[in-house]
Amino acid sequence: MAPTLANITSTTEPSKVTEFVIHKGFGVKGLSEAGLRSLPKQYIQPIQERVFNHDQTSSTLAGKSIPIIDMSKWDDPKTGNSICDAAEKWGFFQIVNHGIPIEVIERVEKATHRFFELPAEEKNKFSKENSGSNSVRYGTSFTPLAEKALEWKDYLSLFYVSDLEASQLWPSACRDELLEYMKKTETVIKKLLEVLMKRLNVTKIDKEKESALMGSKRINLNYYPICPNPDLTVGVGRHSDVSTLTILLQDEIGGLYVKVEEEEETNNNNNWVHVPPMKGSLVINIGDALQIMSNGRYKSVEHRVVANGKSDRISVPIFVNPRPSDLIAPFPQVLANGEKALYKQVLYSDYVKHFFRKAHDGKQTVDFAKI
Ligand SMILES: O=C(O)CCC(=O)C(=O)O
Ligand SMILES: [Fe+2]
Repeated sequence: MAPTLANITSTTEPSKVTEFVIHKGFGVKGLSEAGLRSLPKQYIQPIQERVFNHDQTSSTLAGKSIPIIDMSKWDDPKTGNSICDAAEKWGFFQIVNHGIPIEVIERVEKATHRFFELPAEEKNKFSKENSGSNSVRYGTSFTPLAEKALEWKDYLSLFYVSDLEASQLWPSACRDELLEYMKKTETVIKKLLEVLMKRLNVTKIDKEKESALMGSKRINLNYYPICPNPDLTVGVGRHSDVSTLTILLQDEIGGLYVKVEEEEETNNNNNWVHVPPMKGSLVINIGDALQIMSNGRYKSVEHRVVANGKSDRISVPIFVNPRPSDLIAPFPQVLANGEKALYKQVLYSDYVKHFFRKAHDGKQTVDFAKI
């Protein structure tokens, strides 16, 4: 019998679960709604990848948090310094008073729920196979064909080419709200990059640099439904983003953890801090492309998302990226004082392909560009 919402259970054989989740487009949301009492086998992560595994090599730090930066006086050198310090030390920070109206953010949250509430059949029209476009992809987990264990997440990923293309290809359930939000984030993205470039002695962002820093954008809608055994799996496994910058909107549920390197040597130098949700704030993180272009000065830091047994969660990252056809390398200004280049020149589309060819594996993607 074909797998349907009604006959999927914890003991349904793995190939049927795959058929239901991936090919029929029900996603893990469908599994969650089928009321499974326990997690299907293919979602069980190896013990070292689980967040709360009570293992000495992985724990969470209470009381430590990523910086919160008030953007209302963004051209004040103090604000600039906080941004650059956070990008060097943490690779992650939250911004408040960033100028994006709360109503715009709330409309994005509503639109995200509206998309995932659509029947599986409707959402599946946007799968890679069915959409007929590389710019639109509805899917589940990260890269299921390459993963030994799947992640408890569904997503819609939209590559922005133009408003015209978006109006033709993006789902109408969320298109207008996402385009409005992307427009509103432009100023803050430019301000952040401008400030970050100043510390690298890049005072003029010419056309070539503008392309390498923000030549393309991708917006993802992430949906993490209630999970029957949250301790055995993950929402998103350990990874760093391949972007220049990521602007992340999260709802009030929480569950994003960021890795911190302890300064002093301890037995346990593998620690994670929670990124607490704050209404109206946005989480900013440095991606691999900016780590490469800054020759390691700004850090793209590992992060991951837990699965949740009590609440559904959504998040909406905008990945600000180089153009796929850009060659990226440490900026000459960064190397001007004789600093040795840590990264070679890579074609950005090759870098991204490398990322998607393998399961999430922490910070290993950047080795692709290491000299
Ligand atoms: O859901 C989140 O909070 C983060 C998601 C994430 O890291 C990503 O989509 O790259
Ligand atoms: Fe990420």
